[in-house]
Amino acid sequence: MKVETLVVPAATAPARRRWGLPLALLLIAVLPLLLPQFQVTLFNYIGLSSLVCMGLVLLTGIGGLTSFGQAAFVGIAAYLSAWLGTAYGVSPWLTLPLALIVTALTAWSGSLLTLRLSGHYLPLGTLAWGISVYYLFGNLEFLGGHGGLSGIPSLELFGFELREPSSWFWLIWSIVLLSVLAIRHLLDSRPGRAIRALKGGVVMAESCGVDTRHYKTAIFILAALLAALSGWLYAHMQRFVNPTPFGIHAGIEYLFMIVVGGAGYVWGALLGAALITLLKTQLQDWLPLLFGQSGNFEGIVFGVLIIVVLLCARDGLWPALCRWWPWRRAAGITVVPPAEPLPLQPKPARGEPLLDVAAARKEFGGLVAVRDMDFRIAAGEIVGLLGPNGAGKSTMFNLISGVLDATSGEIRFRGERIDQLPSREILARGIGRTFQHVRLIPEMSVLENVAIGAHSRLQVGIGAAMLRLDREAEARLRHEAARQIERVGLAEDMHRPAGSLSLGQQRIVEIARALATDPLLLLLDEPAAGLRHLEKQALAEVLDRLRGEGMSVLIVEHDMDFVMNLVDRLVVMEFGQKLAEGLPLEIQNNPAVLEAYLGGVE
Ligand SMILES: Nc1ncnc2c1ncn2[C@@H]1O[C@H](COP(=O)(O)OP(=O)(O)OP(=O)(O)O)[C@@H](O)[C@H]1O
Repeated sequence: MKVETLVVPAATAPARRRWGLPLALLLIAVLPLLLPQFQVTLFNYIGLSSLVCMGLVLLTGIGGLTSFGQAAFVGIAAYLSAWLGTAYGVSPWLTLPLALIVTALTAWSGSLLTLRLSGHYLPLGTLAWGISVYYLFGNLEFLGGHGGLSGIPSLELFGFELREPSSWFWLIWSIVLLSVLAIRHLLDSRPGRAIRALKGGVVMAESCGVDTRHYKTAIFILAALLAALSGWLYAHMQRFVNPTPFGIHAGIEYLFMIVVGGAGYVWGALLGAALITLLKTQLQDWLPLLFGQSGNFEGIVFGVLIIVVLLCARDGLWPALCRWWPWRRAAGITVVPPAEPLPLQPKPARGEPLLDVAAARKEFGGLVAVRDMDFRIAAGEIVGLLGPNGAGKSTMFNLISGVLDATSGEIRFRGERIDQLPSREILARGIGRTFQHVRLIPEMSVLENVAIGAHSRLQVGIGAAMLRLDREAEARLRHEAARQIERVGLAEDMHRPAGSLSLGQQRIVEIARALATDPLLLLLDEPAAGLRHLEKQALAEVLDRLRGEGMSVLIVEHDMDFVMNLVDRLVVMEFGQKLAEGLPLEIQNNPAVLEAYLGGVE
């Protein structure tokens, strides 16, 4: 296909961000000069919480891994730096790398245990971690027990000791700004898309070539490092540490901040940290006056507030704010510029044997979902896999794509056994797939969703993405995604959130994503379900064109007209086993198939 510049109308204007950075720098420079000291101090605490919350946004809001234990990482760095500074006189600038290394190692070893947990068990695991670290701080003699450590040295920067809240403000908020930039850069990159894909589930992400374990561990460590940075700053700004700010209460409060601000948004972390810190300070002053006695009444208000936010703005206040912010409404043009094409797999000659399924069997306990299935697919062929509901078609797909391991039998691709390989390895050999139930990330654009498919075709590290050293690779990935979107006829919708498309269009986006993996064989699970008549025709044309280009397709579909007019051959399953195989006309007239699949209706 010709590589050309794709110009597509977009809902947002790229120019909107130009004033953001200078404005942020200006605010950081002048705010401490304009505000009274106690407010500057308040902003410093907001900055410290923002760092922790940004990590939590990455981990929980974007990566989908809920953690109650972030305060413990803040505490580890704060205590380590405090202890080394007070007991051995080690410079804070030396304790900083030490604190980061120790926290990263702790997070890494913690991730080995906690990331094995799924569902509700992961948050419970982090809760247990947060509680135990809190009691550890309180019970270790050399850390001062519950009394804590005092006399921690302050920071010196360019020969000046940071004493004034304003000097801390400049340091803290410069670090916050750099972290915001780094995380936003990360999210707008190959590894960032992989992190965002984690929310779509392990099966989808791995089927696109994403090493989910690697990225889960990476965000666990990154979130811990941001918490550690906050802890180190806290210890030297406060010059005193005790276990209270690092307990489970604080862990819950950080989660609370991102839920209120917007758990899926970097700016939501800052908004949530600011709102909760400011509200807490005000409530601590006013509520005891109102109730006529002292106590932690703000907890009650926070409880009510979170219920209201969950009811009225489930995604948090940041996206709600963005909806009526004027620059969001600006229209613009987004260009996907031409870039060097991504490397392609060597293509097999038409008719060359591609997939060979021999006596494949899958048992779920006593149920045999696939019973000794045999069939073959050659390069350039479209084969339909038919069968009544529950016949075992999706299970067969899952065996070929490595989502499930076969109980027995062999599946070979281009002569190589693949039945015990993980899905990522199978994808790398040239088998791409779509899902019966669409698995896209609804809030990501069509372009970004499709670019996830190209993940394994180029390497870009997390560090390079944060430092924006990946622009050339990113342009190539985006251009490839745009090319595949054009190929399936959705160029007009490239920059729309995938979730705003009709179900039929979302199925087509899944096909574009599978094409972006550079497959030799496409497994399509009910691609025409939910499509209107004209959309089905367009899909049939796309698949026919792909066959013309030498692509092989295995398709599960219940729409008989669609299948019969498209496929070269059909394999029919019933109760997990092969009932018939042949040309569409032969299958249409096969009495056993009519009996089983159509209930004997002619
Ligand atoms: N993970 C699983 N655990 C236990 N049983 C399963 C599992 N997956 C599928 N099955 C069972 O295996 C059988 C085949 O299911 P499968 O989804 O493969 O059928 P299908 O032909 O794709 O059906 P449909 O057309 O309704 O999607 C069904 O009886 C189903 O309940």
